[in-house]
Amino acid sequence: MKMGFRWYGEGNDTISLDDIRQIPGVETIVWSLHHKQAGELWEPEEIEHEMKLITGLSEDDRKRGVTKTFNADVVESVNVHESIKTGKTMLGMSRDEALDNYIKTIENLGKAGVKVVTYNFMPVFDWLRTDMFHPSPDGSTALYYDAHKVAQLTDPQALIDETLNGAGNLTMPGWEPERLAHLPEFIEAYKGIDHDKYYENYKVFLDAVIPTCEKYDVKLAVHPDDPAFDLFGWPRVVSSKEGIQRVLDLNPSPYNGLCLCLGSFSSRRGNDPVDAVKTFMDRIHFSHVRNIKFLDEAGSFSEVGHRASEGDVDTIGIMKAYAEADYQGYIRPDHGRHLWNENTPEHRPRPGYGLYDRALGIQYLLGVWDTVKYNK
Ligand SMILES: O=C(O)C(=O)C[C@H](O)[C@H](O)CO
Ligand SMILES: [Fe+2]
Repeated sequence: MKMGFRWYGEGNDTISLDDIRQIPGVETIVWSLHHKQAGELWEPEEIEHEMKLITGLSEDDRKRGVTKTFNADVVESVNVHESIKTGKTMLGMSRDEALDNYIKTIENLGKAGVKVVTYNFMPVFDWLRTDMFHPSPDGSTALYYDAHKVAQLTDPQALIDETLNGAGNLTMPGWEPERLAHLPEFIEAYKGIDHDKYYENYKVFLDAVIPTCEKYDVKLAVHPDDPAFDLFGWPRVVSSKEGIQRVLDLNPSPYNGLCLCLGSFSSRRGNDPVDAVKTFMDRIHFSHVRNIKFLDEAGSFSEVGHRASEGDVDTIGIMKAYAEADYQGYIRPDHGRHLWNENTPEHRPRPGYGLYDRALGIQYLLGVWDTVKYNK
Protein backbone atom coordinates (compact mmCIF):
# COMPACT_ATOMS: atom_id res chain seq x y z
CA MET A 1 0.00 0.00 0.00
CA LYS A 2 1.19 3.53 -0.75
CA MET A 3 -0.04 6.29 1.57
CA GLY A 4 -1.08 9.48 -0.18
CA PHE A 5 -1.93 13.07 0.61
CA ARG A 6 -4.07 15.34 -1.55
CA TRP A 7 -2.39 18.56 -2.62
CA TYR A 8 -4.08 21.26 -4.70
CA GLY A 9 -0.97 22.81 -6.23
CA GLU A 10 1.19 25.92 -5.89
CA GLY A 11 -0.88 28.96 -4.99
CA ASN A 12 -4.04 26.88 -4.57
CA ASP A 13 -3.35 25.20 -1.23
CA THR A 14 -2.62 26.54 2.25
CA ILE A 15 -0.31 23.54 2.68
CA SER A 16 3.07 23.15 1.02
CA LEU A 17 4.89 20.09 -0.27
CA ASP A 18 7.41 20.79 2.51
CA ASP A 19 4.66 20.46 5.11
CA ILE A 20 3.61 17.13 3.59
CA ARG A 21 7.22 15.92 3.40
CA GLN A 22 7.31 15.99 7.20
CA ILE A 23 4.35 13.63 7.65
CA PRO A 24 5.77 10.13 8.28
CA GLY A 25 4.65 7.55 5.72
CA VAL A 26 3.44 9.73 2.83
CA GLU A 27 4.79 8.52 -0.56
CA THR A 28 2.15 9.72 -3.00
CA ILE A 29 0.93 13.20 -3.76
CA VAL A 30 -2.62 13.01 -5.08
CA TRP A 31 -2.94 15.87 -7.54
CA SER A 32 -4.94 17.38 -10.35
CA LEU A 33 -4.86 20.34 -12.74
CA HIS A 34 -7.42 22.33 -10.80
CA HIS A 35 -7.60 25.16 -13.31
CA LYS A 36 -9.11 22.75 -15.84
CA GLN A 37 -12.85 22.68 -16.34
CA ALA A 38 -14.56 19.33 -16.89
CA GLY A 39 -14.32 18.49 -20.60
CA GLU A 40 -11.07 20.30 -21.25
CA LEU A 41 -8.02 18.51 -22.68
CA TRP A 42 -4.97 18.20 -20.43
CA GLU A 43 -1.83 18.95 -22.48
CA PRO A 44 1.45 17.03 -22.02
CA GLU A 45 3.41 20.16 -21.03
CA GLU A 46 1.10 21.15 -18.16
CA ILE A 47 0.97 17.57 -16.93
CA GLU A 48 4.75 17.34 -17.00
CA HIS A 49 5.15 20.66 -15.20
CA GLU A 50 2.93 19.59 -12.27
CA MET A 51 4.47 16.12 -11.99
CA LYS A 52 8.02 17.57 -11.98
CA LEU A 53 7.04 19.92 -9.15
CA ILE A 54 5.75 16.96 -7.13
CA THR A 55 8.42 14.37 -7.86
CA GLY A 56 11.46 16.68 -7.89
CA LEU A 57 13.39 18.74 -5.36
CA SER A 58 13.94 22.49 -5.51
CA GLU A 59 17.42 24.06 -5.19
CA ASP A 60 16.36 25.24 -1.74
CA ASP A 61 15.40 21.68 -0.80
CA ARG A 62 18.83 20.47 -1.81
CA LYS A 63 20.58 23.27 0.13
CA ARG A 64 18.62 22.22 3.25
CA GLY A 65 19.62 18.60 2.75
CA VAL A 66 16.07 17.56 1.91
CA THR A 67 16.11 14.31 -0.06
CA LYS A 68 12.57 12.96 0.39
CA THR A 69 10.53 13.08 -2.83
CA PHE A 70 7.04 11.84 -3.79
CA ASN A 71 5.45 9.91 -6.60
CA ALA A 72 2.66 11.55 -8.64
CA ASP A 73 0.95 8.29 -9.59
CA VAL A 74 -2.60 9.32 -8.71
CA VAL A 75 -4.73 12.07 -10.24
CA GLU A 76 -7.86 13.17 -8.39
CA SER A 77 -9.73 14.05 -10.55
CA VAL A 78 -10.27 14.27 -14.24
CA ASN A 79 -13.86 15.41 -13.91
CA VAL A 80 -16.52 14.17 -16.30
CA HIS A 81 -18.34 16.74 -18.42
CA GLU A 82 -22.12 16.97 -17.95
CA SER A 83 -22.66 16.10 -21.64
CA ILE A 84 -21.25 12.62 -20.90
CA LYS A 85 -23.42 12.17 -17.82
CA THR A 86 -26.62 13.35 -19.55
CA GLY A 87 -25.85 12.17 -23.08
CA LYS A 88 -26.82 15.65 -24.29
CA THR A 89 -24.83 18.59 -25.64
CA MET A 90 -24.21 20.83 -22.64
CA LEU A 91 -22.39 24.16 -22.27
CA GLY A 92 -21.74 24.06 -26.01
CA MET A 93 -19.92 20.71 -25.88
CA SER A 94 -21.23 17.49 -27.38
CA ARG A 95 -20.77 14.14 -25.62
CA ASP A 96 -18.46 12.96 -28.43
CA GLU A 97 -16.20 16.01 -28.08
CA ALA A 98 -16.06 15.60 -24.30
CA LEU A 99 -15.26 11.90 -24.72
CA ASP A 100 -12.49 12.66 -27.21
CA ASN A 101 -10.89 15.09 -24.76
CA TYR A 102 -11.20 12.63 -21.89
CA ILE A 103 -9.60 9.85 -23.95
CA LYS A 104 -6.74 12.10 -25.10
CA THR A 105 -6.21 13.29 -21.53
CA ILE A 106 -5.96 9.68 -20.31
CA GLU A 107 -3.40 9.01 -23.05
CA ASN A 108 -1.35 12.08 -22.07
CA LEU A 109 -1.47 11.11 -18.40
CA GLY A 110 -0.55 7.50 -19.15
CA LYS A 111 2.42 8.58 -21.25
CA ALA A 112 3.55 10.79 -18.34
CA GLY A 113 3.49 7.79 -15.99
CA VAL A 114 0.23 8.35 -14.08
CA LYS A 115 -1.17 5.05 -12.75
CA VAL A 116 -4.64 5.94 -11.45
CA VAL A 117 -7.22 8.52 -12.52
CA THR A 118 -10.05 9.25 -10.11
CA TYR A 119 -13.39 10.70 -11.12
CA ASN A 120 -16.97 10.74 -9.91
CA PHE A 121 -20.17 10.28 -11.83
CA MET A 122 -22.45 12.41 -9.64
CA PRO A 123 -24.90 14.72 -11.40
CA VAL A 124 -23.82 18.40 -11.28
CA PHE A 125 -22.13 18.64 -7.86
CA ASP A 126 -19.19 16.95 -6.20
CA TRP A 127 -19.43 16.08 -2.49
CA LEU A 128 -22.10 18.13 -0.78
CA ARG A 129 -22.37 19.47 2.79
CA THR A 130 -24.53 22.09 4.44
CA ASP A 131 -21.78 23.61 6.61
CA MET A 132 -18.08 23.83 5.81
CA PHE A 133 -16.77 24.79 9.26
CA HIS A 134 -19.27 23.44 11.76
CA PRO A 135 -18.21 23.76 15.41
CA SER A 136 -17.46 20.37 17.00
CA PRO A 137 -17.78 19.63 20.73
CA ASP A 138 -13.96 19.59 21.07
CA GLY A 139 -13.60 23.12 19.69
CA SER A 140 -12.42 22.08 16.23
CA THR A 141 -14.58 22.67 13.14
CA ALA A 142 -15.62 20.08 10.57
CA LEU A 143 -17.65 19.45 7.42
CA TYR A 144 -21.27 18.83 8.36
CA TYR A 145 -24.37 17.49 6.61
CA ASP A 146 -27.77 18.59 7.94
CA ALA A 147 -30.33 16.28 6.30
CA HIS A 148 -33.25 18.43 7.51
CA LYS A 149 -31.80 21.54 5.89
CA VAL A 150 -31.36 19.72 2.56
CA ALA A 151 -34.86 18.22 2.74
CA GLN A 152 -36.33 21.73 3.04
CA LEU A 153 -34.30 23.11 0.13
CA THR A 154 -36.27 23.88 -2.98
CA ASP A 155 -33.32 25.40 -4.84
CA PRO A 156 -29.74 24.01 -4.68
CA GLN A 157 -28.41 27.54 -5.19
CA ALA A 158 -28.24 28.06 -1.40
CA LEU A 159 -25.83 25.11 -1.16
CA ILE A 160 -23.71 26.49 -3.95
CA ASP A 161 -23.43 29.80 -2.10
CA GLU A 162 -22.57 28.07 1.21
CA THR A 163 -19.93 25.86 -0.41
CA LEU A 164 -18.23 28.63 -2.38
CA ASN A 165 -18.38 31.00 0.56
CA GLY A 166 -16.60 28.35 2.66
CA ALA A 167 -13.94 27.87 0.00
CA GLY A 168 -13.01 31.54 -0.13
CA ASN A 169 -10.50 32.05 -2.95
CA LEU A 170 -9.57 28.35 -3.09
CA THR A 171 -11.00 26.14 -5.85
CA MET A 172 -13.60 23.53 -4.92
CA PRO A 173 -13.58 20.71 -7.52
CA GLY A 174 -17.04 20.04 -8.85
CA TRP A 175 -18.26 23.42 -7.58
CA GLU A 176 -16.79 25.72 -10.26
CA PRO A 177 -18.82 28.96 -10.22
CA GLU A 178 -18.61 29.39 -14.01
CA ARG A 179 -20.06 25.91 -14.52
CA LEU A 180 -22.70 26.18 -11.79
CA ALA A 181 -23.91 29.44 -13.30
CA HIS A 182 -25.62 27.06 -15.74
CA LEU A 183 -27.58 25.31 -12.97
CA PRO A 184 -31.00 25.96 -14.62
CA GLU A 185 -29.71 24.23 -17.78
CA PHE A 186 -28.56 21.26 -15.72
CA ILE A 187 -31.87 20.99 -13.89
CA GLU A 188 -33.63 20.91 -17.29
CA ALA A 189 -31.21 18.38 -18.79
CA TYR A 190 -31.62 15.85 -15.97
CA LYS A 191 -35.40 15.79 -16.29
CA GLY A 192 -36.39 12.29 -17.40
CA ILE A 193 -33.00 10.72 -16.69
CA ASP A 194 -33.67 7.87 -14.26
CA HIS A 195 -31.12 5.42 -12.81
CA ASP A 196 -31.34 2.99 -15.73
CA LYS A 197 -30.79 5.74 -18.28
CA TYR A 198 -27.92 7.07 -16.18
CA TYR A 199 -26.25 3.63 -16.13
CA GLU A 200 -26.70 3.53 -19.92
CA ASN A 201 -24.87 6.88 -20.27
CA TYR A 202 -22.25 5.62 -17.83
CA LYS A 203 -21.62 2.54 -20.01
CA VAL A 204 -21.09 4.75 -23.07
CA PHE A 205 -18.40 6.61 -21.10
CA LEU A 206 -16.64 3.45 -19.87
CA ASP A 207 -16.72 1.67 -23.23
CA ALA A 208 -15.25 4.77 -24.89
CA VAL A 209 -12.46 5.36 -22.35
CA ILE A 210 -11.40 1.92 -21.09
CA PRO A 211 -9.52 0.80 -24.24
CA THR A 212 -7.18 3.81 -23.86
CA CYS A 213 -6.83 3.09 -20.13
CA GLU A 214 -5.73 -0.46 -21.02
CA LYS A 215 -3.36 0.73 -23.74
CA TYR A 216 -1.58 3.25 -21.49
CA ASP A 217 -1.97 1.30 -18.22
CA VAL A 218 -4.08 3.92 -16.43
CA LYS A 219 -6.57 2.52 -13.92
CA LEU A 220 -9.88 4.38 -13.80
CA ALA A 221 -11.20 4.74 -10.24
CA VAL A 222 -14.72 6.00 -9.58
CA HIS A 223 -15.35 7.72 -6.27
CA PRO A 224 -18.69 6.90 -4.60
CA ASP A 225 -21.47 9.45 -4.37
CA ASP A 226 -21.14 11.75 -1.37
CA PRO A 227 -23.47 11.69 0.34
CA ALA A 228 -24.35 8.25 -0.98
CA PHE A 229 -28.00 8.75 -1.90
CA ASP A 230 -30.10 10.63 -4.48
CA LEU A 231 -30.44 14.39 -4.13
CA PHE A 232 -32.73 16.90 -5.86
CA GLY A 233 -34.32 14.03 -7.78
CA TRP A 234 -31.09 13.43 -9.70
CA PRO A 235 -29.93 9.80 -10.16
CA ARG A 236 -26.88 8.72 -8.18
CA VAL A 237 -25.58 5.30 -9.18
CA VAL A 238 -22.43 4.77 -7.06
CA SER A 239 -24.12 4.83 -3.65
CA SER A 240 -24.48 1.20 -2.55
CA LYS A 241 -22.83 -2.19 -2.85
CA GLU A 242 -25.34 -3.20 -5.55
CA GLY A 243 -24.82 0.09 -7.38
CA ILE A 244 -21.05 -0.30 -7.32
CA GLN A 245 -21.32 -3.88 -8.55
CA ARG A 246 -23.54 -2.71 -11.42
CA VAL A 247 -20.94 -0.08 -12.38
CA LEU A 248 -18.16 -2.68 -12.37
CA ASP A 249 -20.33 -4.96 -14.51
CA LEU A 250 -20.93 -2.20 -17.09
CA ASN A 251 -17.42 -2.93 -18.32
CA PRO A 252 -15.62 -6.01 -16.91
CA SER A 253 -12.12 -4.67 -17.56
CA PRO A 254 -9.98 -4.49 -14.37
CA TYR A 255 -9.20 -0.93 -15.53
CA ASN A 256 -12.80 -0.08 -14.68
CA GLY A 257 -12.16 0.22 -10.95
CA LEU A 258 -12.86 2.05 -7.74
CA CYS A 259 -11.63 4.88 -5.61
CA LEU A 260 -13.45 3.40 -2.65
CA CYS A 261 -14.06 6.33 -0.31
CA LEU A 262 -15.28 4.74 2.91
CA GLY A 263 -16.37 8.03 4.44
CA SER A 264 -18.69 8.75 1.50
CA PHE A 265 -19.86 5.14 1.20
CA SER A 266 -20.71 5.02 4.92
CA SER A 267 -22.95 8.10 4.67
CA ARG A 268 -25.74 5.81 3.46
CA ARG A 269 -27.15 4.00 6.46
CA GLY A 270 -26.82 0.24 6.00
CA ASN A 271 -23.73 0.40 3.78
CA ASP A 272 -20.98 -1.77 5.30
CA PRO A 273 -17.52 -0.33 4.50
CA VAL A 274 -15.48 -3.36 5.66
CA ASP A 275 -17.63 -5.70 3.59
CA ALA A 276 -17.22 -3.37 0.58
CA VAL A 277 -13.43 -3.42 0.95
CA LYS A 278 -13.38 -7.22 1.05
CA THR A 279 -15.95 -7.61 -1.74
CA PHE A 280 -14.35 -5.20 -4.23
CA MET A 281 -10.70 -5.60 -3.19
CA ASP A 282 -9.45 -6.57 -6.68
CA ARG A 283 -11.08 -3.54 -8.30
CA ILE A 284 -10.02 -0.99 -5.65
CA HIS A 285 -7.17 0.99 -7.20
CA PHE A 286 -7.37 3.84 -4.71
CA SER A 287 -9.16 4.35 -1.39
CA HIS A 288 -10.07 7.23 0.90
CA VAL A 289 -10.44 6.42 4.58
CA ARG A 290 -12.44 8.85 6.68
CA ASN A 291 -14.83 8.77 9.64
CA ILE A 292 -18.27 10.30 10.14
CA LYS A 293 -20.67 10.37 13.08
CA PHE A 294 -24.40 10.13 12.47
CA LEU A 295 -26.41 12.69 14.44
CA ASP A 296 -30.04 11.76 13.83
CA GLU A 297 -32.36 9.26 12.16
CA ALA A 298 -32.65 11.53 9.09
CA GLY A 299 -28.98 10.83 8.29
CA SER A 300 -27.36 14.09 9.35
CA PHE A 301 -23.68 13.62 10.08
CA SER A 302 -20.54 15.40 11.08
CA GLU A 303 -17.08 14.47 9.91
CA VAL A 304 -14.87 13.45 12.85
CA GLY A 305 -11.32 12.26 13.57
CA HIS A 306 -10.11 9.10 11.86
CA ARG A 307 -10.03 7.02 15.09
CA ALA A 308 -12.80 4.41 14.83
CA SER A 309 -14.27 5.24 18.26
CA GLU A 310 -14.76 8.88 17.25
CA GLY A 311 -17.57 7.99 14.86
CA ASP A 312 -19.56 5.29 13.08
CA VAL A 313 -17.02 4.09 10.50
CA ASP A 314 -14.94 1.06 11.45
CA THR A 315 -11.62 2.51 10.28
CA ILE A 316 -9.76 -0.26 12.15
CA GLY A 317 -11.71 -2.99 10.32
CA ILE A 318 -11.08 -1.19 7.02
CA MET A 319 -7.31 -0.91 7.46
CA LYS A 320 -7.12 -4.45 8.88
CA ALA A 321 -8.88 -5.78 5.75
CA TYR A 322 -6.43 -3.93 3.49
CA ALA A 323 -3.40 -5.06 5.52
CA GLU A 324 -4.48 -8.71 5.69
CA ALA A 325 -4.97 -8.69 1.89
CA ASP A 326 -1.58 -6.99 1.51
CA TYR A 327 -3.36 -4.37 -0.60
CA GLN A 328 -0.98 -2.88 -3.15
CA GLY A 329 -3.00 0.17 -4.14
CA TYR A 330 -3.07 3.75 -2.88
CA ILE A 331 -4.78 5.03 0.27
CA ARG A 332 -5.20 8.56 1.53
CA PRO A 333 -6.94 10.08 4.53
CA ASP A 334 -9.93 11.90 3.19
CA HIS A 335 -11.23 15.14 4.74
CA GLY A 336 -10.07 16.12 8.19
CA ARG A 337 -11.34 18.57 10.78
CA HIS A 338 -9.75 22.02 11.11
CA LEU A 339 -7.62 22.09 14.28
CA TRP A 340 -5.37 24.33 16.39
CA ASN A 341 -6.33 27.69 14.96
CA GLU A 342 -6.02 26.58 11.35
CA ASN A 343 -9.44 27.99 10.75
CA THR A 344 -8.66 31.68 11.02
CA PRO A 345 -9.93 34.20 8.44
CA GLU A 346 -6.42 35.00 7.23
CA HIS A 347 -5.32 31.37 7.05
CA ARG A 348 -8.52 29.47 6.35
CA PRO A 349 -7.79 26.07 4.76
CA ARG A 350 -9.91 24.57 2.01
CA PRO A 351 -12.90 23.02 3.79
CA GLY A 352 -11.91 19.50 4.89
CA TYR A 353 -8.31 20.06 3.84
CA GLY A 354 -6.44 21.40 6.81
CA LEU A 355 -3.04 19.89 7.60
CA TYR A 356 -3.11 18.58 11.16
CA ASP A 357 -6.11 16.25 11.21
CA ARG A 358 -5.11 14.56 7.97
CA ALA A 359 -1.58 14.09 9.33
CA LEU A 360 -3.00 12.66 12.57
CA GLY A 361 -5.31 10.46 10.50
CA ILE A 362 -2.40 9.05 8.52
CA GLN A 363 -0.56 8.04 11.67
CA TYR A 364 -3.67 6.25 12.93
CA LEU A 365 -4.30 4.43 9.64
CA LEU A 366 -0.64 3.42 9.35
CA GLY A 367 -0.71 2.32 12.98
CA VAL A 368 -3.39 -0.25 12.20
CA TRP A 369 -1.60 -1.32 9.01
CA ASP A 370 1.78 -1.66 10.78
CA THR A 371 0.24 -3.58 13.68
CA VAL A 372 -1.25 -6.18 11.34
CA LYS A 373 2.04 -6.42 9.42
CA TYR A 374 4.15 -6.52 12.54
CA ASN A 375 6.17 -9.70 12.65
CA LYS A 376 9.16 -9.07 14.88
O1 LIG B 1 -13.04 16.03 -2.50
C1 LIG B 1 -12.88 15.00 -1.83
O2 LIG B 1 -12.30 14.98 -0.74
C2 LIG B 1 -13.39 13.72 -2.33
O3 LIG B 1 -13.05 12.68 -1.85
C3 LIG B 1 -14.25 13.79 -3.55
C4 LIG B 1 -13.47 13.29 -4.71
O4 LIG B 1 -12.26 14.04 -4.86
C5 LIG B 1 -14.23 13.45 -6.00
O5 LIG B 1 -15.57 13.15 -5.81
C6 LIG B 1 -13.61 12.51 -7.02
O6 LIG B 1 -13.84 12.98 -8.30
FE1 LIG C 1 -13.44 10.74 -0.76
